[in-house]
Amino acid sequence: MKQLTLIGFMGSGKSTTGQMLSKELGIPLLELDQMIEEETKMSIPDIFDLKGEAYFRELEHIVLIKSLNSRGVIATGGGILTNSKNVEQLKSTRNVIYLKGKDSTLIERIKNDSVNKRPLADTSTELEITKRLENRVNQYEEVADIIIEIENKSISEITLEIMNQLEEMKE
Ligand SMILES: Nc1ncnc2c1ncn2[C@@H]1O[C@H](COP(=O)(O)OP(=O)(O)OP(=O)(O)O)[C@@H](O)[C@H]1O
Ligand SMILES: O=C(O)C1=C[C@@H](O)[C@@H](O)[C@H](O)C1
Ligand SMILES: [Mg+2]
Repeated sequence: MKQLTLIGFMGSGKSTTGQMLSKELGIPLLELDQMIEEETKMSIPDIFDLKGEAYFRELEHIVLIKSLNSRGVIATGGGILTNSKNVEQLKSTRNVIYLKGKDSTLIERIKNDSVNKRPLADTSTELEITKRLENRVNQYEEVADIIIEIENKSISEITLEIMNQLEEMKE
């Protein structure tokens, strides 16, 4: 296994599941939000505040392209498909995995996550977050090669399910 890409809404577990998958598969984790923070030496909320979302989306596109040319588990940010160039790119990429969850689960995780700050969710109402998810959900499904339901599953269970599905696809 050379490369796989995790997509899904904020809070679906792309970064945490990506970390476990990269260990299990013995390939690097390419965490796009983290790469952007390292390259700019700024936090994501600061980039949104000081430079704006459009600037963030440009950087996100650049790190995605760079990662797609590398070996590893790519943990995208939740808004990766807001850029149509990324949609096209990922449609022609193999092993794109959508972590699909219910809005109530995702909202609870986002609200309880004290580590990651999410400028497009932290100050939003539940209705606003649900609407953003509704606007994105078709695109996640359209781009994905594999859809994994995350409800009531631990990070290890999801990791195992992904590894099993990837094995099945090889057969
Ligand atoms: N399967 C799971 N069971 C319980 N908690 C989980 C699970 N997956 C992720 N979490 C928790 O949910 C929160 C969000 O996870 P994570 O940061 O991995 O989401 P993400 O998809 O990377 O979000 P973003 O798009 O904002 O980067 C974290 O606190 C994480 O520990
Ligand atoms: O869903 C989104 O638009 C985002 C998700 C996060 O991963 C970060 O990429 C950023 O907070 C924007
Ligand atoms: Mg993440």
